[in-house]
Amino acid sequence: MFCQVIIDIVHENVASPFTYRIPEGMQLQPGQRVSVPFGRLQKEGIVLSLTEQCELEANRIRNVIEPLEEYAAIPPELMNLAEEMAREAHCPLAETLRLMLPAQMRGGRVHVKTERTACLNVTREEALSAAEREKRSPKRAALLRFLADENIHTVKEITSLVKDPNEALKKLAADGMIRLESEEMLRTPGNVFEQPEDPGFTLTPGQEEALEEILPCLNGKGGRFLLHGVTGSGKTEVFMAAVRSALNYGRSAIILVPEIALTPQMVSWFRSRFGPVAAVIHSRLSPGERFDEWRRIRRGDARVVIGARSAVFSPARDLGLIVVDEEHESTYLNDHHPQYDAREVARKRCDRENATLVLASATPSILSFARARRGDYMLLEMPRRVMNRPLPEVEIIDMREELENGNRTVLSGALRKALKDCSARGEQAMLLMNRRGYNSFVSCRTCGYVVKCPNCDISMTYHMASTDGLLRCHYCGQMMKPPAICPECGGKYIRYFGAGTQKVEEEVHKLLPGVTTVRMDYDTTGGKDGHGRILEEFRSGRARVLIGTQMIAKGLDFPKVTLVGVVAADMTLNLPDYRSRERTFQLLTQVAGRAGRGERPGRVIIQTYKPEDPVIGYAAGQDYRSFFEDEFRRRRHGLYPPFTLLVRFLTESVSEDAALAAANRIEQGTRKMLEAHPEWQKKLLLISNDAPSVKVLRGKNRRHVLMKLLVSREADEMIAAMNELSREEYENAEVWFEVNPTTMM
Ligand SMILES: Nc1ncnc2c1ncn2[C@@H]1O[C@H](COP(=O)(O)OP(=O)(O)OP(=O)(O)O)[C@@H](O)[C@H]1O
Ligand SMILES: [Zn+2]
Ligand SMILES: [Zn+2]
Repeated sequence: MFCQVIIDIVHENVASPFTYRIPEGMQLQPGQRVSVPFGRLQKEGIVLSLTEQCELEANRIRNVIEPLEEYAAIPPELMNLAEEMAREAHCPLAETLRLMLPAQMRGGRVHVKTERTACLNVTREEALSAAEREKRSPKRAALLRFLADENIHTVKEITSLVKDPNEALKKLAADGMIRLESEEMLRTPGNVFEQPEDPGFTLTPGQEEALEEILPCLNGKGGRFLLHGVTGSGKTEVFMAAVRSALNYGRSAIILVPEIALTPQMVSWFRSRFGPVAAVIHSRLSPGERFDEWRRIRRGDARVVIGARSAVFSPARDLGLIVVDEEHESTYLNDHHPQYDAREVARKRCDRENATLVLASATPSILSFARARRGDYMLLEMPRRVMNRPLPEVEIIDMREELENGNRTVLSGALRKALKDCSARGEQAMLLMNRRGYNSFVSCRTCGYVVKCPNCDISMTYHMASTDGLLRCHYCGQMMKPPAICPECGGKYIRYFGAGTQKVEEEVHKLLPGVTTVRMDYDTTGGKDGHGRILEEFRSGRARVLIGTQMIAKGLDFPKVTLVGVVAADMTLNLPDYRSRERTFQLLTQVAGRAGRGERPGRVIIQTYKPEDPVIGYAAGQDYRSFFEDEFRRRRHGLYPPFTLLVRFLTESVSEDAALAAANRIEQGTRKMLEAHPEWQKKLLLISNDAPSVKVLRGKNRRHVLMKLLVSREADEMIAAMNELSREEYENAEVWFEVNPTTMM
C-alpha cells in the first residue's frame, strides 16, 4: 500500500502531495498525521489518500516512518473542506490543512497527559478472598482491598492510601490479579465566571415563530437562516433552543462569537446549560488545555463548541448546527494567510454536512441581508424586544452648538444631566468612545507640527500620567515622551487635542465625584482575563459607569443599564473605507441597544458634529431596513461590494523606491494579463496605483494597487492569475494580496 502525503511546509515547491510506502503492518487512513523522511530531514505530514498501486519506481519510494496518532486527526469532511478552501484561495493545501488542527499539535510539542491506573483483573470476590490469603505481604492485601472499591483506581489515589505501592502493584500485575494501564487525562479549563441557573423562560411568540422554522431542519438536510432581531429581542434563547434540539437528535453544534473574551455571559450560560458536553475554545487557554478541548471534540465527548472564528474548523461529530452570533462583526474575517471568512466556511460546512446555519444579528451585514432578500437564507425577523420592552429613546446632540454655547468639554449639557439623573436613581450608564488614551494628537500651536510616530505615518496618542504620561502609536506600540518644544520651529506652546477614553473617564469623575467607573479598552484588558474582570465589576453593580471603545458594544446584556452615551459618533464615519457607513450604523445601533434591556426603559444620547447624516438618523431610530435600502443603493451606484470585488495588492518595503517598483510591476503585470485575455477587460472597472492613507507603517513604506472587478466567472480566473502575480519574488519588497480586504488603510 502507498499513500499520498501533504508535507507540512507552506511553499510552492512542496505544494503537491508526495508518495510514500506504508510498511507492512502499519494501518493508515486519510487525515492521519504521519512522520515521513523528507530529503535528509524528518517531517510531519498529513495523509491525503491511499492507493494500492504506484507508478513510481519501487526503489524511489520511501517508507512512512510512523503515524503520529492512532486516529485521523482531520476527519474526512474537514479534509474536503481544506481542499476546497485551498482551491478557492489559490493557496497550498498545507496552508488550509493547518487551520484544521490546533497549532500546538504541529511540531509535536504537546504531550497527552496520562495517568497511571490500576484495576482488578479478577472479580471483586476473588480479589477479597485473595487478600485474605495474602499473608506474606500486608501491602498487597491492602491494595487488593482498595481496588475492590470501585471508586479508587488511579495510582496517584492509591499512593495517597498506601505508601510506595509500585513494587507491590507490579507483583500483583505479574500474578494476573490486576492490570496496570495508563489513561488519557483531559485538562478541562476552569470557569472564571459564576454559573447562572437556567432561567427557564417561556419563549415569546417571536422566539417561538423563529424556532418553528429552524427546528424541523435540525434532524434532516439542514437549512440556512438569517435571524434578524432587534437588540434585546432574545436571539440567544432562540439559538440555545436550537442547540438543545440538535443535541437531542444526537448531533453536535458550533456557536461562533466575535470575540470569546467579550462573551462571558454566553459562555457561562452554555456551561451551565450543557455542562461537560460543552467545549469552550478560548484564546487564553493554555496550549495543553486547548489541545485537550480539541481532543474532547474530536472524540465526540464535547458536542457543543463555542469559540471565535477558528472554532468553525472544530472537528465536531455529526454536525447539526452552526450559529454565527453577531454575524456582522469583522472579526469573522481572517486576513492573514490563508484569507477566509468564517461565515462562508460555516456555510460550506453546513452544506456538506447537511447541517443548519443560523446567522444572527440586530444589524446584519449588507452582504448577508442582500442574500436573505434573494432567498439564499430564510429571513427570520424579531422586530420586538422580549416582554414588549420598548426600544430606547434616542436623542441626537449637535456638538457644534455645544461649542457655540461655550462648552469645550467632551460631554454635552444633555449628557451631563442624564448621567447625573441616572446616577441619582442608582442605575448604570455606558459611554462609548471609540479611541483609547487621553488626547488623540499633540501639535505645535505656532507652526501646526503634529507629533507622528517615527515608524508610522500616524499621529501619536497621549496617554495620561496615571499610566505613564507617554505618547503612543496605536499601530506599532512605539512610545515617546511628549516634546517640550516643537522639533520643527522650536516653539514652546504645545497643545493637546482630541479625546480618548481616559479623558472621558476623567470628565465623568469630575461630574460624579465618588462614583466608581470602569474603563474597557485595549489598555485595560491585557493580562489574563482582563475583560472578564471589568465586565464582572460592572455586572455586579460595584461600578456605575462603564466607559469603553467598541468592545462595549458587542452583545452585552446588563439589565441595569438605562443610559447609553455615544461621545463622538463621527469617529468611524470619517474613515476612508467604503464600509465606514455600515460600520458606524452597526456600532451606534448596537451600543444604543445596550440601554433599557431590563425592567426600566432606556435612554440614548448620541453626540455628533454631523447630526444631519442619515446614518446617524437610521441608527437613532434602530431602523435597519431604511439603512439597508439606502446603503444597498449607494453600493450599487458606486460599484462597491457586493456588486463588485475589491482587490488590493499592498507592497511594503523599508525602501520607498522598492515599494513603488513592486507596485508598478504589479500594475504592468495586470495590464499585460488583460492584453492576453481581452474577455477580462470589461470585467475590470478600475485600477489605481497609489499611496494608501497610511503611507508608512512600522517603518515600512507602503503602496497599494487597487482594482475593482465585476462579480463574474471571469473575475474568479482573474483573481487566480493575480494571486500568482502576488506570489512572485519582488526585490526588497513584500507583497500582500487580498480580495475584499478587511481594512483599506
Ligand atoms: N422568553 C424570554 N422571557 C423573558 N426574558 C427573556 C426571554 N428571552 C430572552 N430574555 C432576556 O432578554 C434579554 C435579551 O436577550 P438576548 O441577550 O438574547 O437579546 P439579543 O437578541 O441577543 O440582543 P442583542 O442583539 O442586543 O445582543 C436577556 O436578558 C435575556 O435573558
Ligand atoms: Zn512648531
Ligand atoms: Zn507606529
